[in-house]
Amino acid sequence: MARKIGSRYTANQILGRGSAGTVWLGEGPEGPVAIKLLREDLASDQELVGRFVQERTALLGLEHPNVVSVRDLVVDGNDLALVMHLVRGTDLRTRLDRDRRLAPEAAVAIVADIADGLAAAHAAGVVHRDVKPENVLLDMQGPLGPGGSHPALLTDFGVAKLIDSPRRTRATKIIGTPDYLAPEIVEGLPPRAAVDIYALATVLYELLAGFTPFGGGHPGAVLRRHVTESVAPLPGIPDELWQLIVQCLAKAPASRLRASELGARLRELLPMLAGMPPLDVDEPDSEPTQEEAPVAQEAAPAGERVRRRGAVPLVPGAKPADSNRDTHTSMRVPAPDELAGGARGTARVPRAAGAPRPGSARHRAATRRRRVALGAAAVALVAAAGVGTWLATSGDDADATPQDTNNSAPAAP
Ligand SMILES: Nc1ncnc2c1ncn2[C@@H]1O[C@H](COP(=O)(O)OP(=O)(O)OP(=O)(O)O)[C@@H](O)[C@H]1O
Repeated sequence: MARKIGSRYTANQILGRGSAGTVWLGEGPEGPVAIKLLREDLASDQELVGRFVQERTALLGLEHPNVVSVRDLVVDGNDLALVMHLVRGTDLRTRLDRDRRLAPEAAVAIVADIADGLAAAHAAGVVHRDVKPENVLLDMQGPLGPGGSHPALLTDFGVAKLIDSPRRTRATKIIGTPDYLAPEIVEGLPPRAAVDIYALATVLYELLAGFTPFGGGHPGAVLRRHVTESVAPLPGIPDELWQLIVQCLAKAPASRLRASELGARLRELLPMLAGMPPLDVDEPDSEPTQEEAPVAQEAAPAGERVRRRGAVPLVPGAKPADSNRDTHTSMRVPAPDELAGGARGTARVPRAAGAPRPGSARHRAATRRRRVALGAAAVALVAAAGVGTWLATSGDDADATPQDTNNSAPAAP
């Protein structure tokens, strides 16, 4: 049913739901728009409304062909809404659900587009903080690009920042989507531009493999892998492409490429990837063996113990019913020793078709050797980060570094 949003817009039909609210197909004075209507409990939060108004200039100023532009912010009675450019197409998660994995040329073209969009945002001092396939929209009305891909646009800029407040984000919660969270966020460091590069490299890996490099199982186990595990090679991937992924998944933010460089380097690879079929990769087992059961398991309700893509809500307190996707659950933050992994890591190693299955004696022995080395490195890493700083987005952190809890960040990683 149609409803008025402020004095200028009408919301006509639901396009989709996320943890922060509902996206509507709407109409404004200049034609069709997408309207993200934030959840009622968010809209009634005075602190959030204040941020919303404060962020107006930054959000409205971001204009780039690969960014879904915010046209207006509406605060009207109980309604809090972002009016956005309407993208006629689909989101990348839907495409991935349909195709399972993409041909390298198409995957790289899409990710290069998003890298270009991020470069513009980072240059303007804006960090996205929630790069994932759900937030990449494919414009089906745009021209076909390399590999038959449509132009890709990044949406939801500023939403993570708007809803991330000291009061809302308690010290025991992390916001974001675990599969795409950079290790420095898990350790409680402020989100800078490099977190978006890590998330985007995770998306690229997922487009090529059909699964994320550190996903699977309980969200606590996923967070731990980001800190402790190294990314397992994808069979058949061209080396130049693999090196880019590895560099952008580096644990140290400073080692990752900047968005502009990533976009340029990916585009250089396009001719070489033309006509290459999707990689022939078997998905690793996502159910941990008993020996590998995640240590934070007791924190989750039974129904949420094993998920292919574990996730915590962008908005703490969101229930699965808030979304039409299986990306929302609640979790406690694992303790630093749990993040260190030790002998109970949960590495998921992709296999070339026909290679030995994870869980075999030979595979377990090799995995254990790798974990001992990585576990030792992670202990040092977590210790260096400081026990007191690893609670992501805690109120104390926000108070101590106000500029960093904003999305505003220098373009440099
Ligand atoms: N500008 C837009 N134009 C067209 N469709 C859109 C636009 N923005 C969002 N959508 C649609 O609405 C859906 C929900 O978007 P939303 O940003 O609320 O949730 P999400 O990103 O899937 O999840 P979450 O916000 O919980 O991380 C998207 O998957 C997409 O299909």
